[in-house]
Amino acid sequence: MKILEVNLPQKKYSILIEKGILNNIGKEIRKIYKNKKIAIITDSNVEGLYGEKIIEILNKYDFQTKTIVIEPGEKSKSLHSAEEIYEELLDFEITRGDMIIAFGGGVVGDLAGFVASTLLRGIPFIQIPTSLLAQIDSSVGGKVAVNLPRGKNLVGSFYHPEAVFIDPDLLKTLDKRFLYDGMAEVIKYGCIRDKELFERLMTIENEEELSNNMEEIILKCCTVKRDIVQRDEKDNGERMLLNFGHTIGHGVEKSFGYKTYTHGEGVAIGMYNITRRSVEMNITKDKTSDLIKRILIKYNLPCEMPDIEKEEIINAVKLDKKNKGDRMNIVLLKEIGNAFIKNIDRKDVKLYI
Ligand SMILES: NC(=O)c1ccc[n+]([C@@H]2O[C@H](COP(=O)([O-])OP(=O)(O)OC[C@H]3O[C@@H](n4cnc5c(N)ncnc54)[C@H](O)[C@@H]3O)[C@@H](O)[C@H]2O)c1
Ligand SMILES: O=C(O)C(=O)C[C@@H](O)[C@H](O)[C@H](O)COP(=O)(O)O
Ligand SMILES: [Zn+2]
Repeated sequence: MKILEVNLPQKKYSILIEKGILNNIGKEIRKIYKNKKIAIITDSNVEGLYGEKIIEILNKYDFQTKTIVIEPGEKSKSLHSAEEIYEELLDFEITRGDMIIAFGGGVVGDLAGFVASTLLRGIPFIQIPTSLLAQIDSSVGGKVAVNLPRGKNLVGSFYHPEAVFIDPDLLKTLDKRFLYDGMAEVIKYGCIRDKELFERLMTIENEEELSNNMEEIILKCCTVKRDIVQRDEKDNGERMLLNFGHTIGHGVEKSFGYKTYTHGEGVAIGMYNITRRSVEMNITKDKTSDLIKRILIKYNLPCEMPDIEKEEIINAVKLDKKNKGDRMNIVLLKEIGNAFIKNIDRKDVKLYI
């Protein structure tokens, strides 16, 4: 088992990575939680595959469980879903001394974490991420949120879990499209911080080799994210690097009503297009966007900007959390593995799209 400790001024927790850890989840949770009640928030796909199993394992350790199931997909990351979950949790008579488990992909993690952070002003929660994206990104770092009709993650907070349990075996049932969706955020880490990872990803020949290297990839990504979050928990500086590709990406996701592009696909388009522009502007080393395009194609990810008005993306940028008054921060690369934050006038953002 690989263990990463997250040490923040107000919170310490562990990320445990091990194939098959779900089978020991009762024992692991008992080590950090002594009471009885656990509410498991999951989506119907994950519940269909692993719902009975997790209940059976938890029951052996004398927990009293209730499962709350949401519809899969980004549309569920809403205040409406949060309100429905609050009602179910209150019916379960949950208290601040009880525990919530977010058992699913990034949608479940963000939504369940948001609910946990707000109901009764905070109920402890555990992340058991089941998608690749959730295992390498969303379950770590404490950003929890729901969307509003006008944009992504507009209501949220920083609220850390009590622990993160990552079982790479769960990825065996993941749809290929969502495996590659997660790979977009893996590629992001390579672009911003880890040239070696980027180059390694370029050499992987097939899905079997990817799968054999998955535990290592998860550990690497969680380590990069953990280190950045420890230095800048609240997203005031270095953490903004983790948003590479997201300014355009969130706009693309939203413009298509969250139906056409997954989060990772939006980020892929964002990483390529902002880098293409910054190469043209001589900010980024020549050929960097070509390298990004090549790796995105290799992992079945889109790179070209879809047929939408530039204005749509510029409107979405108004809601970017990296805005500060009339100025905003954008994330650019000097070259692969080396990202930086550029502070620009908001009206100039059109130059980078
Ligand atoms: N909080 C953060 O730091 C952070 C970071 C990155 C992304 N996000 C958010 O994460 C969300 C995207 O997450 P996602 O890509 O995991 O999407 P998702 O949660 O919708 O999961 C993708 C699909 O895979 C299914 N699934 C999940 N695990 C499975 C498994 N083991 N086997 C079979 N099917 C499984 C789900 O039911 C869903 O249909 C977005 O809302 C994004 O904004 C948050
Ligand atoms: O953890 C972070 O910080 C990130 O930016 C990680 C991103 O991959 C993630 O999509 C995050 O939810 C984006 O946050 P937002 O602040 O742009 O809503
Ligand atoms: Zn992301």
